[in-house]
Amino acid sequence: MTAILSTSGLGKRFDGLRANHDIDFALAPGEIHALIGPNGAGKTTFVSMLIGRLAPSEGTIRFDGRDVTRMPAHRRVALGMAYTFQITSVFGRLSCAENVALAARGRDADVQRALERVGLAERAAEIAGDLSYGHQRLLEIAMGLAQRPRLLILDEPTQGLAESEVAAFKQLIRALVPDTTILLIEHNMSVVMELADRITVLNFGEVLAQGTPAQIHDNPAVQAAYLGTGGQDAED
Ligand SMILES: Nc1ncnc2c1ncn2[C@@H]1O[C@H](COP(=O)(O)OP(=O)(O)OP(=O)(O)O)[C@@H](O)[C@H]1O
Repeated sequence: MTAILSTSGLGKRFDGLRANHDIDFALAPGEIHALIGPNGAGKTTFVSMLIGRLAPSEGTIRFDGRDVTRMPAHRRVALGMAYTFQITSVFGRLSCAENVALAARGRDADVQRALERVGLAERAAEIAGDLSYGHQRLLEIAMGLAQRPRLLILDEPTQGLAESEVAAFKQLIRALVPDTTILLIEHNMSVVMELADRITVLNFGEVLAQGTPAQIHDNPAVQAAYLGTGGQDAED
């Protein structure tokens, strides 16, 4: 397998704290890979390094065969990485189509196609701020898709969604692969277990386990890690 994205010995220190340590990670093209871990495990730190928001203290990141460790975020986007934020980032006073057009940088065909893929084509002219929270999250994904990413990184995409919206989200993600590779940072375990081909578990900034949903589900170290922090994440 030639990974679309990989890290080797990746680490980040904040003063004395090792937020990430010696992370070896590989994402296969076309897979849905979930990144999970208890609160404070280092998921956001890891993804921030992948997308170029945070400089690693050590290690390397490769994307599509290139070393991107020191590459600025906008150049990674140009290479095909897209990231959607944990907190909704749409422009509330613009229409849905205008929001997606900003991300598509003038490619009108991509705007329409992205809105269609997330099921918002009929709301193209609606003001984004008037949409329900769930629809705003979908709009955000459309903004990511309009960049024609090869890798889409989704940060807590189902947070705040209603049950029916979560079901629609799962369908949407399944329809995106294998053209787009998905890295999913997600607390909702049923979403992770249903969608992911493989899962990486972080704990105290290190890789605790990697495997299929069944392997992760049955892994005693993973169970202990979640129970150690109250267990609520594992039960979601
Ligand atoms: N800018 C920073 N300065 C200092 N410490 C930080 C900084 N960012 C994160 N940390 C620390 O690094 C550790 C990992 O945090 P991180 O946010 O990456 O975890 P997480 O797995 O994303 O958590 P959550 O699930 O709660 O979002 C935590 O102990 C956190 O307090």
